[in-house]
Amino acid sequence: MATTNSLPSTLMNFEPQEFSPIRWNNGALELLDQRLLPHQIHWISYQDAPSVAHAITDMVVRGAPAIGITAAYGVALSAMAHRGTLSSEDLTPIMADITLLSNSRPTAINLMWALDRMKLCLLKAVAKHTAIDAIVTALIEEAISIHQQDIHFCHSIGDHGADLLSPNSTVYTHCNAGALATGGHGTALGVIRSAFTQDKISQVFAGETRPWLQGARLTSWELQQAGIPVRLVTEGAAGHTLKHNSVDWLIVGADRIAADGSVANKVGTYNLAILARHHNCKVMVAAPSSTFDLTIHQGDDIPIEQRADQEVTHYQDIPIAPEGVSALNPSFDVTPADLIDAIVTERGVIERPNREKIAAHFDS
Ligand SMILES: CSC[C@H]1O[C@H](OP(=O)(O)O)[C@H](O)[C@@H]1O
Repeated sequence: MATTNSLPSTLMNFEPQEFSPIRWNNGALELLDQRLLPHQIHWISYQDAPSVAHAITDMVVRGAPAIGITAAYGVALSAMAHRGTLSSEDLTPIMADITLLSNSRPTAINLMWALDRMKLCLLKAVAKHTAIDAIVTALIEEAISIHQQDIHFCHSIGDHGADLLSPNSTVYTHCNAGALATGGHGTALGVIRSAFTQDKISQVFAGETRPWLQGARLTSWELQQAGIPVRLVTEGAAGHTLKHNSVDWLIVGADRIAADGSVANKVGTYNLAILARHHNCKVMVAAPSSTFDLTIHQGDDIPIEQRADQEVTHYQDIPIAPEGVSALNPSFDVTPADLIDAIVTERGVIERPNREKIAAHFDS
């Protein structure tokens, strides 16, 4: 790795004051390996963009905002690694790494949003500077800014979402849209964390979320660590849980929100939204503005990641289905806007979202 001694030392480290699954430490990206949670806390250090792209694909880090932040640091690592060969006239090595990072997972639009921000930063830096170290410095600053801004936005989302909850609310959440899926604090779990500090949470039900078990492994761990009462629910028990418990809100995150208000989120969210409507449980989607893709006209046009059959037929390489059985493994599904009571962003709340209200939310 290229030496960092000529880069500003103040930019070689960034670790948020609150828990984050991402650290920038001595000019290297450190990721908490979420595949090993909740039983192992293990950080992996990355110094190059290709290995960061693999970390995203392999779910070392996951969650739409966290993926975007990670990719942004990947671009900074690319610039640092290529410092010796880069010239402001030839950015090919960095652009190649940006393409690699953009192909790491297809659904979470925050990945492409963050990479677009880094590309714009690069082009502005090249126009302004010829010294490579100045360009590298600008990219590191931008990656840290994206990380810091996400945490700030998650707290704003938390506050706006908590305002919608009544005291002693019972909430159901799916997958993990917590600090582990963001720069810190979380989106759906950010709402729950903020509401809990206001004594508005009496119970959280967490869906286990096959096949990666983000709910069982990550959300229940995060909420337990925060002292928030959480009970784990199998996918199949969701209907029974909503029928026999007075659940006030289903609160989830998002990976991409289309212009018509359709929401792509972890597979199973669509099922839950239908069940919630049947059981008079309101549905809240919590996501930063960077999760909206207004170029996508309708939800069915959102690209849905199809992951390997083996993730369904095996658990940690132990076969749970007969050998040779194939599987369908969509990582996300799409919930139509008419099943959603509120989309909460850092800007505020879009109640009963539709195309016009979403456009107005971003015009304000
Ligand atoms: C705060 S967005 C988190 C979002 O990402 C998760 O998917 P994955 O764990 O596959 O990255 C899930 O859809 C969450 O809602």
